[in-house]
Amino acid sequence: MIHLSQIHFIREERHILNDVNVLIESGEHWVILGRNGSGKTTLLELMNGYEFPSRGTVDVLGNRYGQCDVREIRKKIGYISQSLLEKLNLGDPVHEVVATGEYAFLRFYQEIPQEVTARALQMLERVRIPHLANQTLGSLSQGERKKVMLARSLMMKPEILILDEPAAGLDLYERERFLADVNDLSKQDITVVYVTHHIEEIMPLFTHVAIIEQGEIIAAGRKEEVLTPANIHQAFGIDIVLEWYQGRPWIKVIDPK
Ligand SMILES: Nc1ncnc2c1ncn2[C@@H]1O[C@H](COP(=O)(O)OP(=O)(O)OP(=O)(O)O)[C@@H](O)[C@H]1O
Repeated sequence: MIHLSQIHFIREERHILNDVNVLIESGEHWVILGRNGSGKTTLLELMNGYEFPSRGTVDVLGNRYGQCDVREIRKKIGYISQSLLEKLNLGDPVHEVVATGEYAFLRFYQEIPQEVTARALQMLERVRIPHLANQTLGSLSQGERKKVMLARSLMMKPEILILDEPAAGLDLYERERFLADVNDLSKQDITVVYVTHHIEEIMPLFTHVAIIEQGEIIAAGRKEEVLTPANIHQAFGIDIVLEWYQGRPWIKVIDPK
């Protein structure tokens, strides 16, 4: 599905990614975990073809970037990020915001076909907020807005869904409600790639984790093998105890004293 091979990404003489290799196969769901500034968003931008590597190759859905029309590939990739949320219009009704996902428009300037509105309502049901369809985006809580983005990204039936820190800024209640919807994506034929700093967001859906530290992948593979105290110490510089509970990893920090 996604293959990043021997990627180097150099900007202004800084080596932002250094020999990164990631292979994401069909049927897998990956979390990319790492500290602020470790290179996570840059990796996602390469997968979307918004950035190109200084060296190395990016293959997505069987196409090599640089030798294909990236815009065509992007139609098969859903991308949820804070910068997209900021581009949406807060005054638009929620059902319309979701419907625009069908065409990857930011806004409708003509009448929305009835069947597209019907599908938008279905997507809102899927993320459990059909009752908010007629409210404006701006009247929703942060968590509800994230759910709208998720519903919107599902409109175009993506083969890959990329989420960049989607739970940032959500309180415990909103985060858990949002993560439940992400976890439900296991029922669909979508490959999910999820970037976060927070280990407890690794829902049962996710099969694999890549840990990135200062532009290098320090561990990648099945989540049970990668999420070790030693790897987390290497990435975050903190000693922890990790416990699995109901399919999710939870950490306790060990006081260094
Ligand atoms: N085009 C660019 N030019 C110069 N520096 C860049 C460029 N893109 C990214 N960087 C730098 O590369 C580093 C990695 O950035 P990136 O946004 O990928 O990190 P991140 O892991 O997503 O961080 P965060 O968790 O804080 O969002 C940062 O120090 C950033 O300033």
